[in-house]
Amino acid sequence: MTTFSEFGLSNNLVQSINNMGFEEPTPIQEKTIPLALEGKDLIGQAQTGTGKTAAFGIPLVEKVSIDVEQIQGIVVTPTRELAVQVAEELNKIGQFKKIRTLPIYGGQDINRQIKALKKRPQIIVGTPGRLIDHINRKTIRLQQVSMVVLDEADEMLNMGFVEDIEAILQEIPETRQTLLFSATMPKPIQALAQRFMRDPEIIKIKAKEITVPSIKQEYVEVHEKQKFDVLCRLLDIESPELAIVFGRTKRRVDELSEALNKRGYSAEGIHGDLTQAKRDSVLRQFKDGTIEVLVATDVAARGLDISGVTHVYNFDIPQDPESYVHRIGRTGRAGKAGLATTFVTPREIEHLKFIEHITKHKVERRSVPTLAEALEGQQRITMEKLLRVIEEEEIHQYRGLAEDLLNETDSVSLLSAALKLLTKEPNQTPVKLTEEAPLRVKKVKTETRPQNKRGKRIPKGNFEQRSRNHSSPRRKKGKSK
Ligand SMILES: Nc1ncnc2c1ncn2[C@@H]1O[C@H](COP(=O)(O)OP(=O)(O)OP(=O)(O)O)[C@@H](O)[C@H]1O
Ligand SMILES: [Mg+2]
Repeated sequence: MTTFSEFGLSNNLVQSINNMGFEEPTPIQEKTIPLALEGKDLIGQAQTGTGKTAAFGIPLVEKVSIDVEQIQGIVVTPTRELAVQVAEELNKIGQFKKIRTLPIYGGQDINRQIKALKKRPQIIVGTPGRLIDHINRKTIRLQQVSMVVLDEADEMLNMGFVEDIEAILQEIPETRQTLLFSATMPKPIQALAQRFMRDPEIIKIKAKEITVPSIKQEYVEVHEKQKFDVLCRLLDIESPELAIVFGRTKRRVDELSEALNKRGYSAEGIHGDLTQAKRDSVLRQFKDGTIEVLVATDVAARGLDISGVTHVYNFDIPQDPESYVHRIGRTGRAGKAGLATTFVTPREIEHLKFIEHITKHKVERRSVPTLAEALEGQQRITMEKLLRVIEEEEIHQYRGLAEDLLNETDSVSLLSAALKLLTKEPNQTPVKLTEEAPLRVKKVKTETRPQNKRGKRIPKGNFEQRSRNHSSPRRKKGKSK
């Protein structure tokens, strides 16, 4: 077993790693940190929630010099929220070395960013569009950058982002070190990546399956029209600490969060059409538990590390296996347990089989929960709350009242009434949801594969080497989800 101090890191880094509560490196950290410190280019693939951020963050912070007041390291992420999160982690790693990391992303006032850039951060973490904006305005100079990281690299090199990445890399000296990380690394994307790298080392953590064993994976076969009632029942039965519900489209997310609120759940939506201020506040409230259910498009599928997410529901089955892996990976992180439930309409069963085939993991079927089970779930919660109050709270001021009431009514009726009052009974308020068409497994012919803006053929979104019998429907990648 390796310890962090065996990497030969400077004391102030070891100190901050201790401060972060990391006792020993995770497997991906153990393998990649020494190679990255040596200056190697790397492609690092390891399951969701296994510490890839620190795997690149530690060598990055170690290598930048506090005496050089120029940007020396740059991390590119596909979403704004991830840029903020990664920058926070780098700031923690660099806290004693006093390395400054700045997130730079779209939707935030550019003048504010320009002002912050004047404070000379050594590392920036940004989304592609805004980075290019700053390059064009000459408000960032990347000539001193010696290390580049593409987090969620397969997403960054996928259609929609690859040209932006090329444009950013053109600004950075060729002598740079390039690191790519993701939980999924389709072979064609890996091949594409080699173009941007020098003799990269490919570090793949040997895992039987691409998904983490700490995530229990289930599916429920359900008709489109029943999906919402089933979701509410599952929420009642499972009573997640925090849950993420993934929907296919922005409209779906809006409708779902409104419908959940109507039925008495505290839910908010997040997607690419909301203002950044709204996105920030929704995420903040979710992290502090003010909101229990986050309804999201794939904008929240990658990288986000939110503690307390015990459940993920794929209200709509994801379009491709990669999306499935990343979505369910928002739970079961750093060894914690999680439950992921995917809603599959009868016509989508084939698509689920395809996901199972690619991820090499069988998703267990669970039966459609009944209304009675939902009520039982809520009653159990009430009972637990009640017993906790007896143990933990001062209740003697209520004893007199209780005795008076018991003189009038029998104890079972009295307690039943109290339990009813305290229980959130399954709510059947009618809600309106626009139906989604089922997702079908389509054969994708090579000739009809989509092209990017410059007319170059995009590599097929293969996960590994995909079977010839299956091919997934292509997702038209856009920059906002
Ligand atoms: N060595 C360690 N010991 C304990 N906890 C760690 C260690 N390294 C990272 N963590 C914690 O594990 C969690 C997951 O880490 P991280 O977000 O880097 O995962 P990831 O591999 O990037 O996942 P994803 O593929 O979803 O982006 C974080 O809360 C992080 O603080
Ligand atoms: Mg990550």
